[in-house]
Amino acid sequence: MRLDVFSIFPEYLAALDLSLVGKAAKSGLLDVRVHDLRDWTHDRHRTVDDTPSGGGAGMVMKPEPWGEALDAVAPVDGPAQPRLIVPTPAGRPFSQELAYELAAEPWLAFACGRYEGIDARVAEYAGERMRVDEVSIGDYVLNGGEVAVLVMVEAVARLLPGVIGNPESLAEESHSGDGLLEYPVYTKPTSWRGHDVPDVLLSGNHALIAQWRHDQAVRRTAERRPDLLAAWGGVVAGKDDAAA
Ligand SMILES: N#Cc1c(-c2ccc3ccn(Cc4cccnc4)c3c2)n[nH]c1N
Repeated sequence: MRLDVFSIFPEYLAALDLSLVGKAAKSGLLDVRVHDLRDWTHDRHRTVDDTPSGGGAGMVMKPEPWGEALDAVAPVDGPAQPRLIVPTPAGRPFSQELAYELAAEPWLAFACGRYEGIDARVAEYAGERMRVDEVSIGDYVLNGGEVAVLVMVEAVARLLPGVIGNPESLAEESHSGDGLLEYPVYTKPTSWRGHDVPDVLLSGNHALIAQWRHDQAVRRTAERRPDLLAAWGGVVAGKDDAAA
């Protein structure tokens, strides 16, 4: 998978060189290219913003640098086009489902906006030749798209074959597709500062352990994300389990 990221703070994306994503890039599973949007400005101040049409507070990102950047990185007459992801508070919610969808794409491009956002014509223009998704990572307000891109790239990259050591672990994670939050996890020592690992996990009885983990997942989901439990609609082991 090729990933192109456009930002006026390219150094913000240095985190992509670290850990899981960095290893995937070094191993060739990912081809990560970060671009400074100001490389496509032509004035001495390298201007990327201007006042909002119609008035209002703040500044808006000018369309010209974005148009030139997209044309340079994904030429109109090129052999392929990326799927363009534009983080915005006004976007469709990012989800594990969307992460799986994006993980199947051969080429993703991410447009990191700043100020009050990117001139809307950029998405319109890009949409004439590539799929464009305006996406939000949550119902809170950030100052720009870079953090959202780091979130989305990590969520997508870890789904790529060969990126994480134990792909089986993906199936048991929160939001993994069974609709439940992940059960609590423990490791050694079995007793730590007066807190013990639940006995069932030391029993060696895999059926009991599986049932306990399922029950804990249902309990947690009922406590923390009742919205997911409703959607899950699964059979709760016992009528009081969810509340236990
Ligand atoms: N994804 C995502 C986001 C963003 C986000 C993403 C891109 C930009 C570009 C500029 N801002 C500042 C800004 C602030 C207020 C109104 N409009 C824009 C961004 C915020 N905020 N919250 C999210 N979940």
